[in-house]
Amino acid sequence: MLRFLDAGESHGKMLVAIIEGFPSNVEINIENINRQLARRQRGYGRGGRMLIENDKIEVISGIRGGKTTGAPICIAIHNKDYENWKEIMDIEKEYKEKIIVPRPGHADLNGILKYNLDDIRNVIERASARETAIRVAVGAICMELLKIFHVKFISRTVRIGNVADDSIIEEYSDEILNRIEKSPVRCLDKEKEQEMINLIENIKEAGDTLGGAVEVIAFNVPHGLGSYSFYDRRMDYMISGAMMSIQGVKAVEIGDGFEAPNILGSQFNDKITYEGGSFKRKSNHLGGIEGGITNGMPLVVRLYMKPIPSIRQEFETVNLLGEKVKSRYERSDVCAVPALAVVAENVLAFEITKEILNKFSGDSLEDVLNSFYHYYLRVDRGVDYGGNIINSAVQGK
Ligand SMILES: Cc1cc2nc3c(=O)[nH]c(=O)nc-3n(C[C@H](O)[C@H](O)[C@H](O)COP(=O)(O)O)c2cc1C
Ligand SMILES: C=C(O[C@@H]1CC(C(=O)O)=C[C@@H](OP(=O)(O)O)[C@H]1O)C(=O)O
Repeated sequence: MLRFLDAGESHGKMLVAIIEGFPSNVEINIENINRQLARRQRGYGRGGRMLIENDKIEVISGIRGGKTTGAPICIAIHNKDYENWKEIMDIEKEYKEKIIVPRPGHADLNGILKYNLDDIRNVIERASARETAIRVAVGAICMELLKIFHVKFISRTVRIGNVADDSIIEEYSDEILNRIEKSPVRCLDKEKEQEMINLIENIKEAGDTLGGAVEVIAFNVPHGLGSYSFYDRRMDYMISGAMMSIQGVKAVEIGDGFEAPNILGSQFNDKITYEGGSFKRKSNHLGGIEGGITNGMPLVVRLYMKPIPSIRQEFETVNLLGEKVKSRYERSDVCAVPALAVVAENVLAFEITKEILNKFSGDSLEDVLNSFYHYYLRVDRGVDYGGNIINSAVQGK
């Protein structure tokens, strides 16, 4: 069973993760991991912190000579900002200035009450979305395995505030991906991109913040991941839970889920055809999942993010003593929607990999591919894998 634990504070020394259950002999290109980390750091609307950090992965164990060994993979990302926070983050000496004005919308008040703390700093440090850096690194390692299965991702912004990009992506294309990667807000529609940038500028000027929505599509996801047998084996249960766990996400849509009430059954079903020896679908309203199981169509997931809770505009609030005070501002992003898209993509990569390794279980890549190969022969889903995967599977025999 693939799983990981992560730890680390936003302004502590580093973030770390230990991954268990990753098969041996998977080639890991560290540059690819660092590329994912850099993608997460970009995006119009980010605050001052992203100018300080230059996230890079450090491998502590489990990878040798460019390949996984089957041992636990331990990785770290050092926080450059720690240099500026050493005194505040000292593990022995208590810092004199405690934060006692909780921000609504963040974990501040809940954390203080639940853990019986007296300094909101202790809540901020772990509740912060800084944690998404290490989650992206874990997802990026998974992507190295997913590449062998030809799984490809597109993640993009579909909405910032009231500006929506209604364009539809049905098929994977390098050209579309490149356009999105070049966009400062990860938006496909050029006109909307400019509107989003203008909106972020205006809202930043006003001392306020924005939320939005992103879409992640995974193409070539193997058929048969997940199950209808138990509620917690359903792929949609796992995906939506993982997506909701990302800081600031308030809703998750799979396929055309939010539109479903407006569509008749005869139109919503993805009609089944049989062509060239394999089953195909005429549409993808279900976003690639039927009965909790991946059906071979692209996995389409949308996430809706609330506006960033830390706002520069001053407002009346109360402190931990219950006294009326002015709000306190914590350095912050104005909009993190483009970054969310990259986080969601890598979180989805982990969930897909976990289920690939559940279904096609094996301690080495060769064992996993052999298992996959036999399933693939039986359930031809009409996807052309090229010779590579079949060859690797056969060589692994
Ligand atoms: C990539 C990313 C960056 C974020 N940056 C900030 C930020 O700078 N300031 C802030 O207050 N919240 C930021 N957030 C959102 C908070 O982390 C989030 O609102 C908080 O954890 C509470 O949300 P929850 O109730 O969903 O856990 C960010 C979220 C993500 C995904
Ligand atoms: C550090 C990251 O995001 C942070 C998420 C975050 C929050 O409250 O969630 C608050 C900000 O932290 P800081 O106070 O250090 O500026 C963001 O920069 C990151 O994405 O790597």
